[in-house]
Amino acid sequence: MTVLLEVDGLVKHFVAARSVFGRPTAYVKAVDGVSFTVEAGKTLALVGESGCGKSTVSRLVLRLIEPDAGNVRFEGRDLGALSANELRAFRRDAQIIFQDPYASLNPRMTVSQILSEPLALHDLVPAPRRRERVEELLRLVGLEPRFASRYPHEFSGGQRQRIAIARALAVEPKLIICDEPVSALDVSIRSQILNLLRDLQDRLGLAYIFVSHDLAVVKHIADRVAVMNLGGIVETADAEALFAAPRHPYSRALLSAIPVPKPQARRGRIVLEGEMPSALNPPSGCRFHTRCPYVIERCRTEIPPLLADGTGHATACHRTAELPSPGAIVPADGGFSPVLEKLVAAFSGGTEGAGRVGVDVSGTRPSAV
Ligand SMILES: Nc1ncnc2c1ncn2[C@@H]1O[C@H](COP(=O)(O)OP(=O)(O)OP(=O)(O)O)[C@@H](O)[C@H]1O
Repeated sequence: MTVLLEVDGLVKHFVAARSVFGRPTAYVKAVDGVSFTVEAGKTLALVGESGCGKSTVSRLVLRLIEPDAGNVRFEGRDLGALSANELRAFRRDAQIIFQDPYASLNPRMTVSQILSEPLALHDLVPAPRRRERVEELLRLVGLEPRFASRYPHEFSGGQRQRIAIARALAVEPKLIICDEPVSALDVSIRSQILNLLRDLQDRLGLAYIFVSHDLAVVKHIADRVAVMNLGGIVETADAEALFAAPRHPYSRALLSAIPVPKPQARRGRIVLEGEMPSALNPPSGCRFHTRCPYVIERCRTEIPPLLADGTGHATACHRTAELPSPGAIVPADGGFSPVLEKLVAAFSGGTEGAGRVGVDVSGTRPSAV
């Protein structure tokens, strides 16, 4: 295994309010101590609800914004210590594609111009050979070379995302951050783009950071998953291990909310109890404790560290050791709450007709300010 990217203790707080004298009086703790690694040629998915800090992590990794603390190392080199020239080279190695390809493609440029621009900017291909390279890039993403003279508005959403992928590939990157790359696409098109990304990874040895709130999508693409909640990672594991047995109560809630393909599978809905936390004023201790069915006193005051178990699975929960399987959970206060009972039954497969239990996290989006 070759580690391509190491993120260590990243922190980014945004000023949310200032006094009349301009002094910051409140901060949004968008990213608050995030660490992970990405292996060359592999996919790390960063998942969590909207507002948990995924996009801020992406911008920090690409050095589009400066962290308040922590560092990012790419191929062993600290990005914070790079010279202007080295940073330019890094900007070639690490690319990003966005949710809405239409917004990221210049509507006044033809596909040929869009794809030639990075080739010229980084002086990669001499002008007479650029047309050939553009056609090669289009073929690589499954588009016909004759499309080169067209404008973005002449394409469907899926085709536009292919153009955005081709543009990212033009500079021969080692890492692509895919920020919700299929969320804006029709469901029927999503798997085509996911398959394309996987195919390109196999052929070109690309690493991806795949940012998504959609675990059903992540399941198809990720090698490893990092689950984020309110600016911090609560669990990280190989994708297979996480989907087979999520450990953190928040991961369990997220996973149980994946749509069930079988219409006959009955679903209950559980609304996580507790007040809605905010990144502006996050809860003390474990940031999930206000919504966690397994909360104990310690969770309210002590931030649980992300502890690895030696198998590559790490969890930030004071009760990790007590939650080996959801069927063996010891209630915190001497009795199962109705919520916990349903959750236990669902995860241990105990209750007739329980099928899958959906935990409604939709109403609990952390507010920005
Ligand atoms: N430039 C900024 N100034 C102030 N607050 C910001 C800024 N950028 C992000 N935030 C806040 O930081 C928090 C994390 O935002 P971020 O966009 O990283 O989350 P996210 O998980 O990517 O969400 P989404 O999926 O909705 O994009 C949010 O509360 C957001 O409002």
